[in-house]
Amino acid sequence: MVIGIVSKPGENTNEFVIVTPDDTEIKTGEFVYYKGDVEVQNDDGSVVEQEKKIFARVTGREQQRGFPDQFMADPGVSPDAVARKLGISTEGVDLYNITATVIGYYDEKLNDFTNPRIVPKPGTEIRLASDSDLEEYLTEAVPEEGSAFIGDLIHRPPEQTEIHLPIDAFASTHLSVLASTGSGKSYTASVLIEEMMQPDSRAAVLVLDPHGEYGSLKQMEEGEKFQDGDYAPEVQIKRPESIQIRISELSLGDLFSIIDDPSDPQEQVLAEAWNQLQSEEDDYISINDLQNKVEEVGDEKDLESSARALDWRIDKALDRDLFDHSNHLSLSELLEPGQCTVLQLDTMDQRDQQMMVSVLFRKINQERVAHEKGRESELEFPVFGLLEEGHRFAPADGDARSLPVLSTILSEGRKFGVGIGIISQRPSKIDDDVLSQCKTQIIMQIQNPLDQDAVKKGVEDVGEDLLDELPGLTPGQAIIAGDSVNTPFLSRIRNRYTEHDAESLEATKLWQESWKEQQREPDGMAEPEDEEGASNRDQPLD
Ligand SMILES: Nc1ncnc2c1ncn2[C@@H]1O[C@H](COP(=O)(O)OP(=O)(O)OP(=O)(O)O)[C@@H](O)[C@H]1O
Repeated sequence: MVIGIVSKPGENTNEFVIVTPDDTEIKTGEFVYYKGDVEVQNDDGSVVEQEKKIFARVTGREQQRGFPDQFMADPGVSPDAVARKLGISTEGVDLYNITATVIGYYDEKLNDFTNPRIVPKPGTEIRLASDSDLEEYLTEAVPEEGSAFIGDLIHRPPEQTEIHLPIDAFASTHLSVLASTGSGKSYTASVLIEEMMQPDSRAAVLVLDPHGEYGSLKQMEEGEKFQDGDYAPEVQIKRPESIQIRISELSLGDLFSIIDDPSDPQEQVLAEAWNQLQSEEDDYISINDLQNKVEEVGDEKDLESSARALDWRIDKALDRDLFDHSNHLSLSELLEPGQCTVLQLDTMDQRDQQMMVSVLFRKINQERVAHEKGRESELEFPVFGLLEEGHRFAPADGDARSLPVLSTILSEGRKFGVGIGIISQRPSKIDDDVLSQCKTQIIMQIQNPLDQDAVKKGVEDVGEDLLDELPGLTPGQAIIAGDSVNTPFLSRIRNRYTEHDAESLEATKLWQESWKEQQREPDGMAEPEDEEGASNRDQPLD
């Protein structure tokens, strides 16, 4: 279907302007195409001209001609009615200028768009891109082959298109889901996990869940979509009480950060004691072992009083349930292909959460590096870790134990099969490098100007036209950009197969219920009329 004719080149090199009488089909973000001859290289090296569909994205729209202002002076009378009264034909009155930016033709060999670097000539016919072309070309994913079905295109009718993302791409080059609170971050992340746990991917996923929002993923174990022969995903939900760290799993840096503000001599004693204990190659270090070693080193170095003060700090920092000696975070228990483990950290102090992430991801990274270098390893398969409240673990001010290890993984994890997904409602509070290393971005509604700026800075390739949409997106609508897609686009995230755990509290309902409950208690026994009175308030008054 021809939707308009090219009238002239646009202001920027890649832009052109279309004149169209009808703008109903063509929304900003929509994809159109024209046919043009481009030079392509054959397998034998010869170059031939071929006609290709050259795609472009609609980036702006303005009315060029419409009814005169006088026709709209009276809100009670439509401009059409005024025109009829005056005997003027309304046919073709509305005319729009639509700006489009060339993306290019789809190159089957590259599996990507190639920009021909010329804009179409005035008079060229512009058509709406077909659903099937967009499904095929916008991402590299092949449905059913390790791909994540995430939803459809916003500017097409619901469920008319099916958009798939390649799991291999976002799980290896990292992902961010960024949006204001309540815009659908955890919903979208859960959709991705649902896709990763289906039989054609059977991923090993670890979710760090500081708000306890991912518990309903357990339903995947029974869900029809997730079963295939012997396969059904396993979902382990772990509460803080069952998550422990062995002291031997800490690094010296971890120890410094949990031991409350040690003095320089105390740091010196601790470092020496820790190094000596490490060289003894004992997997198991108790608080007593550490304290004894600290005393020994204090004696050797004439720093007895520092050692004594340090002993007290060690007790305070480590003598807690989090550091259990009998139990520890065994990677083989947490991570298996076909298993999604959710660590619910909601009752855990933020510093401890950061410590947990530091210890866990350091270990995961070490094991994966060992595997890739041919050494014995607990992790012989790639791993994907999803971090809710990502700004807590990789903050811009650098004040988190977990930041160094996450930075390392984000810059090198691709080589070693450790993928990270960062979810955050405060992109401006995330470390810049961490944000820019997440090569697939799912960006949902963002109102805060600081966060919008952080997204603009941290996310390459997303045009201003799409970023301008950010404040107006509704829950579940997202811009998808980066390595997993061939060009950024606007998508509607599909409905979850499992229930969503993180619905907002219905305060008025809970107040009512709680009030009624209190009335029923013995010393405030409710009279039957009270209940009726409450329900009568909902009845219309005669
Ligand atoms: N794709 C979607 N389809 C249908 N409903 C959605 C979708 N995405 C989000 N919602 C609805 O929007 C609301 C907010 O979603 P969600 O809990 O994921 O937000 P959030 O950004 O994670 O919020 P918070 O920062 O508070 O955790 C929920 O009620 C959810 O049901």
